[in-house]
Amino acid sequence: MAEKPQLVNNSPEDVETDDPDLLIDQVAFITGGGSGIGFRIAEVLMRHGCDTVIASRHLEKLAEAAKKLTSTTGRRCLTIAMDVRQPEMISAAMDEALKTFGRVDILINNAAGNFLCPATSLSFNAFKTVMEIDTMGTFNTSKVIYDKWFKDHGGSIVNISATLGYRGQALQVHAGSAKAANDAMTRHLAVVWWCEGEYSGSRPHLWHRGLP
Ligand SMILES: CC/C=C\C/C=C\C/C=C\C/C=C\C/C=C\C/C=C\C=C\C(=O)SCCNC(=O)CCNC(=O)[C@H](O)C(C)(C)COP(=O)(O)OP(=O)(O)OC[C@H]1O[C@@H](n2cnc3c(N)ncnc32)[C@H](O)[C@@H]1OP(=O)(O)O
Ligand SMILES: NC(=O)C1=CN([C@@H]2O[C@H](COP(=O)(O)OP(=O)(O)OC[C@H]3O[C@@H](n4cnc5c(N)ncnc54)[C@H](OP(=O)(O)O)[C@@H]3O)[C@@H](O)[C@H]2O)C=CC1
Repeated sequence: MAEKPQLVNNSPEDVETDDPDLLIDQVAFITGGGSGIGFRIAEVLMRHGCDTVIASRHLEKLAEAAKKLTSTTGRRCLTIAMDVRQPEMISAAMDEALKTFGRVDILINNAAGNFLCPATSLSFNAFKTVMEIDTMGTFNTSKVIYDKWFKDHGGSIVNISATLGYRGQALQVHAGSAKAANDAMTRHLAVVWWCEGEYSGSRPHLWHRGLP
C-alpha cells in the first residue's frame, strides 16, 4: 500500500478510491497547469503518483509552479511554453513530453480565457479570442495528443467546463458560448473515439461540478 500522499498548502482531503495506486507512474498533460484550478489538479495527480506536463504561455509562471509541485510531491513536472491556439506549438510540446516521459495517459484541457463584459461592449475580436482559446484550444490539444498517442495507446481526456451557458448569464456570452460548444465537442469525441470503436481506448470526459 502506498504512503499517504503529502498535502500542499490548504488542499482539501481527497476522496477515497478502491485502488490507491491507480495513478502511480501515469503521465498527465495539463494545459494552464501553472495557476488556479489547473495547478490544483496537477498537485492532486502528483500526490497520487503521476508525473505531469504543465503547459501554457508564460514559462516563468510555470517554472515557479513546477518548483512547488515537485518539491512537495517528489514527482516530476515538465514545463512547456505553448499557446493552445497554435497546433504546431502543441505538437512540439507533445513531442517533448513523449521524449521526457515516454507516455501520456491523461489530458486535462483546463486552459481558458475569460473576462466580464456586456455583450453590447464586446468586440468581434474579443468574442473570437475566447472562442479560440477555450473551444479551438480544447479541440487542437485533444486532436494533437490523440493523433500522436491516444489513438494507439488509449488515454483519458478531461475537459474543464462551466455551467454559464446552461441558462444564460450577464457579462458572459463569450465564455458561456465557448464552454457550451466544448460540452458538445466532448460528447462527439466520446462517441467517435470510444463508443463507436472508431478507435479504441480513448474517452473524453466533461468536468464542471461545482464550477459556475
Ligand atoms: C472571468 C472572470 C473574471 C473576473 C471575475 C471578477 C469578478 C467576479 C464577479 C462576479 C462573477 C460573475 C460571473 C462568473 C464569471 C466567471 C466564472 C466562470 C467561468 C470562468 C471561466 C474562466 O475561464 S476563468 C479563467 C480566467 N483566466 C484568464 O482569462 C487568464 C488568461 N486571460 C487572458 O489571457 C486574457 O484575459 C484574454 C482572454 C483576453 C486573452 O489574451 P490575448 O490573447 O492577449 O488577447 P488580447 O489581445 O488582450 O485581447 C483580445 C480581444 O479581447 C478584448 N478584451 C480583452 N480583455 C477584455 C476585457 N476585460 N473586456 C472586454 N474586452 C476585452 C481586447 O480588447 C481584444 O479585442 P479588440 O477588439 O480590442 O482587438
Ligand atoms: N475560476 C472559476 O470560477 C471558474 C473556472 N472555470 C474553468 O476552470 C479552468 C481554469 O480556470 P482558473 O483556474 O479559474 O483560471 P486561471 O486564469 O488561473 O487559469 C487559466 C490558465 O490558462 C492558461 N492559458 C490562458 N490562455 C492560454 C492559451 N492561449 N494557451 C495556453 N494556456 C493558456 C493560463 O496560463 P498563461 O497565462 O501562462 O497562458 C492559466 O494558467 C478554465 O477552463 C475555466 O474556464 C470554470 C468555471 C468557473
